[in-house]
Amino acid sequence: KILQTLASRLEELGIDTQQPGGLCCPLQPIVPSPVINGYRNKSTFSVNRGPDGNPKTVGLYVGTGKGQNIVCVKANHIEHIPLKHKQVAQCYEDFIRRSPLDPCLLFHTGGHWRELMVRTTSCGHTMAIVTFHPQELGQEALATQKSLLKEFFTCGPGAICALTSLYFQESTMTRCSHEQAPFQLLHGEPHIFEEVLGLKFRISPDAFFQVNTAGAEALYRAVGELGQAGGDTILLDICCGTGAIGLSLAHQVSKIIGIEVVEKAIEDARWNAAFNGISNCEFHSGKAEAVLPQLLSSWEDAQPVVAVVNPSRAGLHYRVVRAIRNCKSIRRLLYISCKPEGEAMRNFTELCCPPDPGKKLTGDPFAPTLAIPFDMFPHTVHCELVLLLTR
Ligand SMILES: C[S@@+](CC[C@H](N)C(=O)[O-])C[C@H]1O[C@@H](n2cnc3c(N)ncnc32)[C@H](O)[C@@H]1O
Repeated sequence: KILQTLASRLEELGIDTQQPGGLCCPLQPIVPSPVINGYRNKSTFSVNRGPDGNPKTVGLYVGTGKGQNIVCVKANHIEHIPLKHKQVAQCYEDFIRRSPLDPCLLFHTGGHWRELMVRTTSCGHTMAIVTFHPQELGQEALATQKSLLKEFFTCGPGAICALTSLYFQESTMTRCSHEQAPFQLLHGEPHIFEEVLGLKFRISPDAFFQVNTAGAEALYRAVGELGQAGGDTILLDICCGTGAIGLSLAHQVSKIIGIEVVEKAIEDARWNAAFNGISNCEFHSGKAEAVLPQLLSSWEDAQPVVAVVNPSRAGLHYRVVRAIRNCKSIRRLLYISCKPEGEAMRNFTELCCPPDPGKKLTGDPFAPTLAIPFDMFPHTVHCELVLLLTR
């Protein structure tokens, strides 16, 4: 449907893609995930009222806001969440049920205990991040809560989780970056480590990492093949997170340039490069819309460039699209999206439409060339789409 929508958008702009089934380009079969159950390496559990009315229930929301029937249910029946995550969630629930402090159900009605994030890796590491609304608590009272939480997970009943890292974030907003509300390490190691395609990756609490590690390996392998990037090519890894895509392809190209907005993820990417002995790379921290136009404005056209973009659901900023489109050296572009029906569709259209000087889209248009969906999220309807665009 996405490829059909793109075909009809392009047709409206006078570009006839003429593929069977009304698609904008050939579509390969879905690449299966090597792991189907318990594949998630990151789970986020909410705290709210359960079906029995207990407001200290740790789990996932079901119901709808419109139907006013949202409840928080334990995640024990969810097949894509590994047992370890469920164990940490259960322990956190036990902890907050013993705590005299209230849960924070709505920010303005008070309460403290908020969501729990659990991250695990194939080397057996487990990171737990507890979010806490400080409300009016002073430093001393906060310190007491942190020490009770630490004690519970290190020498109390929570010790069965054998956490590698326990983080605490005092946060008054829905989602806060490390810069807005620092992740405070209460116990253990500051990072956990994951292996992808033979490389070791360090992961900070707020750095993005694909939630299905085995699925990510299949994805990165395909990116390497589709990019057709040779030894003289520069690979631009836009929205690079901890650098996983670029670093896994560093051996086949002349240089990797990664751009990422989360500062800690860039620190991880630099560490990952150094640890794995990869020196043909540079990582820029900042918004791609600020970094990329500047980087490409002084670009020598001689060297071929393959661009890989893997933005969050919000898609790419218009300035990023414009910079890519107007850089003649970029002949191949791999757009990887977990939500291709949203903002990404707008990006596809801007990348493929006829030149439009009014919008400063002067470079030749890209053409959708091949689409491959990856079953990155088994047990859900979502999939990760790789769209190869060439010109
Ligand atoms: C889907 S993740 C991809 C990460 C990486 N490619 C990987 O495979 O691990 C999207 C990344 O884009 C980053 N991001 C979001 N908005 C951005 C922006 N405006 N500029 C640069 N990076 C951004 C996020 O922090 C996140 O790390």
